Formats: sequence, structure tokens, C-alpha cells
Amino acid sequence: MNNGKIRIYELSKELNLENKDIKDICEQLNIAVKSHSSTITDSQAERVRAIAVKYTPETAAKNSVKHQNNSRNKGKRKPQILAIHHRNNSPEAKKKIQTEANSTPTLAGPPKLPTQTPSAPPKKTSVSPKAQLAAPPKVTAKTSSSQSISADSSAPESSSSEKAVAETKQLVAPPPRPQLSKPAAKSNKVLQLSKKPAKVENRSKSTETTSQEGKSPDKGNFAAPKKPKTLAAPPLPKLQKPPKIQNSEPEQEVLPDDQEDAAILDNDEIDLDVSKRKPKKEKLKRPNPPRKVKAKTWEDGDEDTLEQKNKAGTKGKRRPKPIVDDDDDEFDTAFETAATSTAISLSIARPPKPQALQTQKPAAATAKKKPKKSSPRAEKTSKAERRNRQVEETTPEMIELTGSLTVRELSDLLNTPETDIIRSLFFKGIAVNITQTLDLDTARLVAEELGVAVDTPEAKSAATKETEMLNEEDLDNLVLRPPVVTIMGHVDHGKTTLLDSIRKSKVAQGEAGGITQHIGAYHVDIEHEGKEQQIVFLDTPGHEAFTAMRARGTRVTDIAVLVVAADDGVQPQTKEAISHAKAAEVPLIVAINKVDKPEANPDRIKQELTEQGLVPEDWGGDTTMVPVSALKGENLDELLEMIVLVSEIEELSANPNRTAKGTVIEAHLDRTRGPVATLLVQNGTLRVGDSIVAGSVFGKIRAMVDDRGHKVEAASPSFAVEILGLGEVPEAGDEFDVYLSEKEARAVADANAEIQRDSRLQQAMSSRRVSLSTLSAQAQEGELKELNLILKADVQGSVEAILGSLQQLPQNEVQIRVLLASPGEVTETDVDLAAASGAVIIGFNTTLASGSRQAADNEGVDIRQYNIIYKLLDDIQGAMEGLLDPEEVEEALGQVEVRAVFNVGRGAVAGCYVQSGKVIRNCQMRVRRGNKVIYEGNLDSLKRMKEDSREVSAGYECGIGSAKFNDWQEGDIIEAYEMVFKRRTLATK
Ligand SMILES: Nc1nc2c(ncn2[C@@H]2O[C@H](COP(=O)(O)OP(=O)(O)OP(=O)(O)O)[C@@H](O)[C@H]2O)c(=O)[nH]1
Repeated sequence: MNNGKIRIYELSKELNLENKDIKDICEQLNIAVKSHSSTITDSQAERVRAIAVKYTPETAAKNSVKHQNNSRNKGKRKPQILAIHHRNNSPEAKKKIQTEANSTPTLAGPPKLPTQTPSAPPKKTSVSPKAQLAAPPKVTAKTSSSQSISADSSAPESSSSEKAVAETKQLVAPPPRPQLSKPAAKSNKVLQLSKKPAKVENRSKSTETTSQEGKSPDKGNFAAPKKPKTLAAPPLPKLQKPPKIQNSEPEQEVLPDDQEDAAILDNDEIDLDVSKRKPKKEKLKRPNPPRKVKAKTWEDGDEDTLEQKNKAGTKGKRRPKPIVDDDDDEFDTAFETAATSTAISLSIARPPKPQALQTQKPAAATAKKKPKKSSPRAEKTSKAERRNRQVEETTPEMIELTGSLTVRELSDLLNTPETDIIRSLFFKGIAVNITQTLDLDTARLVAEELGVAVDTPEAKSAATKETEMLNEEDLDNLVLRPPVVTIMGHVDHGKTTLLDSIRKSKVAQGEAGGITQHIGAYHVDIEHEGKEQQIVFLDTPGHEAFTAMRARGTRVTDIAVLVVAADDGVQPQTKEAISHAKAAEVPLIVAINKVDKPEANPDRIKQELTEQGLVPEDWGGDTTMVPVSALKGENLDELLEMIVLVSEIEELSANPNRTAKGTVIEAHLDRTRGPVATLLVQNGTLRVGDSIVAGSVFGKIRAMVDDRGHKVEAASPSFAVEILGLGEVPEAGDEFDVYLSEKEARAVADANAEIQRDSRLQQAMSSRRVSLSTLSAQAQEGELKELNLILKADVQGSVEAILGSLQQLPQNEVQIRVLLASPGEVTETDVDLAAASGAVIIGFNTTLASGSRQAADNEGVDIRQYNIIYKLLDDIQGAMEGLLDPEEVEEALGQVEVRAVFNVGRGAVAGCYVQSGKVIRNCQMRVRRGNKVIYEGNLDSLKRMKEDSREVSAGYECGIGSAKFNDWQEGDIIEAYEMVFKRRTLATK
């Protein structure tokens, strides 16, 4: 709904009717509608909803005129509902209600309701829908509750509390449409479920039966389970919707225009009921405790909050108030009792959105307090008390925070009104709105202020193995597989050289700057105990910028080889590698490298490693440490042997006789070949032609190439292959699965894409998160600056590495906003985005697509290209500093000594000698006498040889005068300086 209007198709969707049906209803109501995309006003929509409740396509088809008449007839019923409202005030009625409530325990059983509703439709099949429509009284006859309802319809005004109870019950039982004298109403409900009036009747019957017998309606009523489909189709949610309409809307429909207000009151009453019943819903759905909190808020009279929550379903929200006004204490008590039993049915009857339900639940619990409203002032006080009490009662003792969350989410977690959170932050100088995302520290601050302890379990290490690749079916077909080994270690400790040496090839050559920047996977054949064996190596980069990639490497690895240079020792990334290996719970073998170097000291390395918890075997520990020289190829055999031995102990196995699954090691877009991904098969066998899903990407494998560049048809467990045929570039680190059915594979990919989209949205929200350190005061004063970036890199791993490094840059004054970060060329689209958002495009190891350079020139977009990450980071830091306001600093010009004082008129001029630097007319000066500064101000006149001079340099004499200072003395020192603006650098926190 926009601007108070709603389109026909939106309405039809909401009411679960056909567009045509809605148009029919509009026609009945004389609302001009041309097509399904026509809009009508909210008030018109309300009228349509009212009619829709009772609307049946069947009836509609017969004639629209009848409907009009019917709607008039319905108007007669509305008064019934109104009457219920009045009944509430009658003490007698209340008693009756109590009695009723007690006597109808069946209704109270919340669990039954859900079952009933869904099952109801089928039962109805046994009954002729037409009959129902034509003779609503029959329905009433079936149930006691329905009877009372029918009585109401006959004499609405005189309706008693019994009737009210009966109505409530009806509401509870979704179908029981005795109230609806018009068959249409019933049919409407039915329609929502299955669009078949017959089903509606069944439902009502079933519900009735259930309420009486306390059994599941399904069994008894299922005389004709003819259309199980219908049953399946009308899932619970649908059922919920129709009920709402029944409760409130039928009445509205019936009421003549001039009675609309009264109808609203009625609705309000109904809402009250609902709120009271909500507690039961909790039992049924038992979803989010936070919602309860919201409900409390609502009770407190925070209408706004409610309204905000349910813009679409505003009706429900308004209702609470009127109820309060009309409520009588006694009645409330009685009604509460009754509500317990009827709550469930009501909830079913109500279509309200989940949010509304949530909010209402708590309301139900506190409904008793409402009567106090009779005295507005007393009510205010009681509200506050109640609110405090509620908050105290419901605020959890401890919450668990794992990351950023919105104000609303925090409110849910804390069972505290959003407004309280916003207020609390406001007083701390942080202005937020309800949808804004708070970072963990801010959220913790809020929670702790409310006395709620915060637990922040450490984020699961990225290196932790996430998925078990084997499942039960594989156990019978397990065969040993080669170990997947990750080589880790500090930069330049010789990882690539080691692998290179093992492979007897020159992988290190050709890497930009000699730094490994991509993850690679290679297999080597070795001979062990006379048998040929294989080891698959993952080569991960050593620079700390690639932490994420290394972590990923660990996640798929079986054994970690930690390379430590014997001449350098344990370094930061050595420690990091150890922690990754520990997180992944993989065995670790240390290769003490560069032992050929004269300064190599393996024992020192062992000592340092011992301090990290890795005690060498020859020192009594359990860590295998092998001294090697990667460069000279010394002792590599022993290292390989150790790897094989460890893998044997690990009994690494997989089932090659199944569809493959594994992990995307790397992926990029190749200009000629399309998306290319390196996959590590961890179970099963991957084959050309397989339908594969990697993350959210679907593909049919066109070709596979192994690490030696050979085309292969199949890849068995532990082997890494580069594949072609994916639709898009998957994310490195994504797991992949092969599906026998291409259709299923596509569906899985689509579903994954949906999930990823959601999480990306959340990330986008988080990128604008409120952080205590960066926002607070600055944000409010508009001082926070942003540097927008678009990052394109050769591969996903580089993207992650750069993003990780960017996060390390101080952002307390200038915040980096990465609008887009993806692997691939810099395209014209990127340029457009940059132009629209004032972003700079950063390309790393990537090229410009044709046309993008020209587009950038035309748009004035800055594209920076790099192949060394340090340079990239330096430049970005420079750009960020460029965004800082320059600071005004004092720049010394020179020093002048006063050697004589000349009185001129009323003033005086100093005869000076420039000792150093220079002095400039109109510059700033500071006059020092001894250690004291006696004047600071402008140097107004500067003369050289009685002539005005602009500047006098060191070694020359000059006359200096100031309009505001004449108290010169010989020996005074004048420090000449000027204020200049200087570019600032980012302060590192
Ligand atoms: N003397 C000697 N030098 C070695 C040995 N292993 C590697 N180096 C040298 O150490 C330097 C770094 O080697 P790399 O293999 O590139 O180191 P890396 O750990 O892969 O470096 P990144 O890929 O940048 O993390 C090179 O100059 C190698 O020649 C060795 O066993 N002995």
C-alpha cells in the first residue's frame, strides 16, 4: 500500500482471492476499477475486505446484484458485534462469560486449534457448501457455540454475555460461521483456504466437533478426504488470515457507512480478546520471546510502536484502545478467563502478521491491567509502573551477541521497547533510528545499562571445519585417499620454494613481486615403502593480508606443514598459522627451512616453537619437526615421509562411488573461458558433465583440467581440478555439490542465491552501522567523511585480502565504504556506479574492459590499478587523508632582534636586525622579552631603509611596527611566523 492506496492485485493477494473476485466486489460496492493494477483508496479497500470475508466466487458468479443485497443484509449483523461490545459492560454477561469459558475447555486447548484449522477444510467436503450458504442456521445447530451465535444474529441488541462468549468461540473456530448469516462469509473463509465453499462448511463442522469433543477434528470429520490437496494447499498461514477478516471485518461490512465508527469499536473489542488470547499462541508457535516484550510495550499504550510494526494491518493495532475504554474490570476478569479458552481460535481467526501476533502475546498477559484506564491519570501512573514491572519481569538475565544487530532486534532480545534503547543511546550522544544497525560494543552498552549481562562467544574461527564431507551412506564404501596438505608460514620463509622444490618445478617464478597471491593446489607423486602415493598440496600466501585465504586453505586441509625459516624464527604469521591449524584440528608438521644458511639455528626455532606449545618429538613432545633446505632440496624426502606417515595415522578416506562434493579453492572470470573455478574434491568423484552447485552458482561441467594442465574426465577424492562450465564465478571457500538432477541443482542454486542476497543486504546495512568509536558525536555533527570505493580484483581471494587490509586502516575520521567488491575486469557498469556515487575504482591485478577507460574519462571517474597490495593500501590511506580537513599550523619565518626603538608620534617603531630566516609584512609575530611573550599579533609595517618592504631576509636591518603594540625595548626578540594549512595524516588508533 502506498500513499493510502492499494492495487487490486495486492488486495487480491492479501485476501487470497482472484483479481477478478476483487473486481467483482468492487463492482458491488460501486468502486470504479478497470484492471487488476488499478488502485483504490484504503477506505475502499476496507470495504472490499469486509465484503471479501463473505465473498465466494460462486456467489459472485451468480450475480453481483445479489451480493449487494447480501451486503445490506450483512449490515444487520454488524449490530450484533456492536452488541457484544455493550454486553461486556453487563456484570451478568461477565458472569456468563466466565461460565462459558469454564465450560468450554476444548477451545482452550491451543494445540488443537492449529490442527483443526488445517484439517477442517477436508471435512467440509461432506457438507454441501450451498446448503451452508443457504441456511446458516444449520451450522449453528451443530455446535452450542454456533447456537449462541445464531441467537445473536437474531437479536443483536439484546445479545448477552453468553452470546459474546459464543462469538468468541466462533472466532476461535475459524470456520464456524454461524455469525455469517450470509453464506458468502463462510465461503470467503473457505476461499482463503481452498477457495471452495464446501470446505468451509466442513471446517465449521469440524471445529465445532473438536470444540465439543476435544478431539482432533481431522479424524471424525474426514468423511470425505476427497481433496487432500486442498488440505495441503491451505497451510496454516492462510488460515490465519481469513479468521481476522471474520472477526472484525464481517461486522464492518454489515455496518452501514454511517456506523463505521461503531464498527471500529467493535473491532477494538475483538482485538482485545485477541491480545488476551495471544499467550496461548505462544504455546502454539512459541517462537520469539522478544516479541513478548513488544507486546508489553503495546499494552502500555504505545500505539505508535504498534502502528509502525504493522503498517499493513493497522486495524488490529487501533483496536486495543477502544477496548480499554470500554472495559470493565469485572468483565475483563471474566473475559480473560474466557479468553484463555478461546485464545487459540481467535488467533487462528486473526490474519494478523506474525509481528502483530508477537506483540499481542504479552498484551494478553497484561490485559487485566487495562481496566484501570478508567481514570486517565491513574492509568498513566499504572502504565509506568506496569511497564517497569514488565520490563523487569521479562528482561533476560543474559543475552548472547555475536555481531551487529538493529535496534529492533536488540529490543527483541532485551525485551525492552525500542524507544527505550533509542533514548538510552541518545543520552550517550548517539542518535539512531529503529532500523539502524548497532555494532556489538554499542549493543553491549545498551544491554549492560539495563542490567543484562552480555555474552559474546568468540566468532567461530574461519578455519574451523564446517561441514563433514562424509555421511553414513559413505561408510560402507570408504577407501583411503591422499592427504591434502597446506603449507603455511611467515612471509618469505620459503613456502613456495619448498613446494616448488617438491614439485621440481618453478612455481615461484612469475609471481608479481615474488609474492604468492593466489591459492594453488598441486598434487605430487611420491614413492613410499615401494608404493606410489600422492599428496595434494595447497599453497597459501604468506602475507598477513591473505589471512582469510589461508584460513580457507586450512579448512580443507588434512595436514598442515608449518614452514619456519631457521634464520628468522617464529614470526607473527607463524603464530597465526599455528592457531589456524589448531582451530581446524589438523595435525601439524614443522619444516624448519633454510638450514643451509650459515646463520640458521634450528634449536632456537625449536625453542621458540615450544613457547608456542609445539614441542619437538626429540625434546619429548609430539610435534614432528623436520629440518630442510627448500632451496637445495635437502631432507625433503623425510618431510614427505612424515606427511605420509601422519596421513596413515589419520586414516584419511572417502567414498569415490558417489556424486562429488568439496570446496571451491579459487575462482575467477577468464575472458575467453568464462568462469573458472579450482575445486578440491573431498568426497565422491567429480566428472565432466556433472550438474554442480557451488554456493549460489549452478553449472554443468564442460571440461576439467588438473594442476599439471592435463584435461581429465574425472577427479577422485583429494584431487584439485580447474573446471569450466559454471554460470558465474563462485565464491572461493564455497562448498560445492553435484546433483543427479539438473533441475534440482538449479533449484538449490537459486535457493542459495536467495540466502546470499539476504546476507548481503544485511552486510550492506552493517556497513552503515553505528560504531561507538567512529560515530557518536562526529556523525551527529556531520563530520564523518566517507571514501567510497569500488574494488575489482583478479580473484576472490585478492578481494578478500584487500578488504581485510582496508579494515585495518584507521577509520575514526574517514570511513571506507566499499560499494562493490568482486573479481573481474573493471567494466563500464563499475564506472557508472562510481560516477553515481562519487567512488574511486580500485583495480588489483585486473584489466579494464573495453570502453571503461573512456567512460571513466568522460565521467571523471578515477580508476587506480595496482599489482602490489602495499602500494594499493598506501594510496587509499593517502586518499583518505586527502578527505581530512587540513589543519592550520604555525610555520616559523625567522627571528628578529630589536636593536633600537624610535618614537614616532604617539607610537613607536622597532629598529631591528633579522637574525635568521626572514620577516614578511603582515605576517604574525610573537614578541619575547626574556622568557616571556609580551605580545602576539600582526606585523603591520615593515620598512627597509625607510622604504616599505614586503620581505626582509636574514642579515639585514629593518624597521618593524604594529598598530596595537608600541612597548618595544631593545633586546626584544621577534619571532615571525605565519599560519598555514597543512594536510593531515590519519591518526592510528
Ligand atoms: N638459503 C635458502 N633460501 C631459501 C630457502 N627457501 C627459500 N629461500 C629463499 O627465501 C626467499 C623466499 O622464498 P619463497 O619461497 O618465495 O617464500 P614464501 O614463504 O613462499 O613467500 P611468500 O609467497 O611471499 O609468502 C626466496 O628468495 C627463496 O630463494 C632455503 O631453504 N634456503
